[in-house]
Amino acid sequence: MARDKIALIGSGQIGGTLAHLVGLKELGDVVMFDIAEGVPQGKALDLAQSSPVDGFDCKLTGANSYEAIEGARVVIVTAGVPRKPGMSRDDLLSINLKVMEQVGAGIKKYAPDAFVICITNPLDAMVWALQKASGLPHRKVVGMAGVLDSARFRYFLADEFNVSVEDVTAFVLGGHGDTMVPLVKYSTVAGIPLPDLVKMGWTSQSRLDEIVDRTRNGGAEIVNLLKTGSAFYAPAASAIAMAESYLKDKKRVVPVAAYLNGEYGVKDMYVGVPVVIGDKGVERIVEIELAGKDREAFDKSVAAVQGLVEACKKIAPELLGH
Ligand SMILES: NC(=O)c1ccc[n+]([C@@H]2O[C@H](COP(=O)([O-])OP(=O)(O)OC[C@H]3O[C@@H](n4cnc5c(N)ncnc54)[C@H](O)[C@@H]3O)[C@@H](O)[C@H]2O)c1
Ligand SMILES: O=C(O)C[C@H](O)C(=O)O
Repeated sequence: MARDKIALIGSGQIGGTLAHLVGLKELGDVVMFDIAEGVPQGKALDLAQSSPVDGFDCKLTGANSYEAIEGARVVIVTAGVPRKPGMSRDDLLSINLKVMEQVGAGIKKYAPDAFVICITNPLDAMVWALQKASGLPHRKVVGMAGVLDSARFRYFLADEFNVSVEDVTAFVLGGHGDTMVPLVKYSTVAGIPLPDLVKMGWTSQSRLDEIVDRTRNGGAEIVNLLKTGSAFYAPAASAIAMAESYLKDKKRVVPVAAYLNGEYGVKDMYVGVPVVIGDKGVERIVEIELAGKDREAFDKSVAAVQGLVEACKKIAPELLGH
């Protein structure tokens, strides 16, 4: 059986880590694409030379032309620029929007049957633009953010409780920005919801509030430490989990930026909600009943994403014609 082809558009920090993980997990062959000449070729060769040491079989190639992604089963997009300390993800909108238009055209031409995972920020608006520019079905184009934000929440909680990360579940919904919504009620340790753990004296409400806050600022915390870029190991691992669920039809239930057409009362927008990912792409949108403060926070987050989508429409009205 021929191996699946996985195309990585953008061969920077996340792109390189993605390629490494695809190799180590033997998920398929990798084509790394970038506009920077030599970078995808160099990274692909370096990674290929690690394969005899780690014992994985994976063909890794680099390219500066979209033809190379032809026939890809999965395309993961990290092309664009990351933020620097002091910037918000939203400050990247106009520069990365242009990139999404180019990338969308490349995918439309050479990989129209692919499952596409967008990572480029500001995430929810960029995946919206990428879907418009590529014209691929909505269920085949998703954004990676919720898996990452939930992983951060899970890690902080596991650390607080001194338990295995494996036993902590969490859901962070909404847009991937300052307004994201960590759902305390639906986050658990071995099935025990966080509010019960507060009652049981495992932690205090104020400590839990601090962890929620740290989760919301998880990206900025790393940007401020690195100073020259943003997180890449956990973002890459998160996108690989999504790609794996598609490639192996695992039907994992994960929070992703998915296209909503009435679900959660949202129309024609991508926002972070739980979905089932299988070999048809997004196979189901899981509609959790949100009430009280959670609903308020979710609506606020949706409004923030809506503002960014409106900005995209103004800058690139041609997207609406696709
Ligand atoms: N969704 C998330 O949770 C999440 C997490 C981390 C980072 N990000 C975002 O992912 C993006 C990439 O991050 P990174 O750390 O890999 O950045 P990076 O700068 O290391 O890599 C980006 C790559 O994109 C390439 N590029 C730029 N314009 C291009 C174009 N038109 N076509 C093809 N390639 C192009 C650059 O040459 C560079 O190699 C950023 O926008 C960042 O904010 C999102
Ligand atoms: O914070 C960033 O700019 C990158 C990414 O969105 C993250 O959450 O790590």
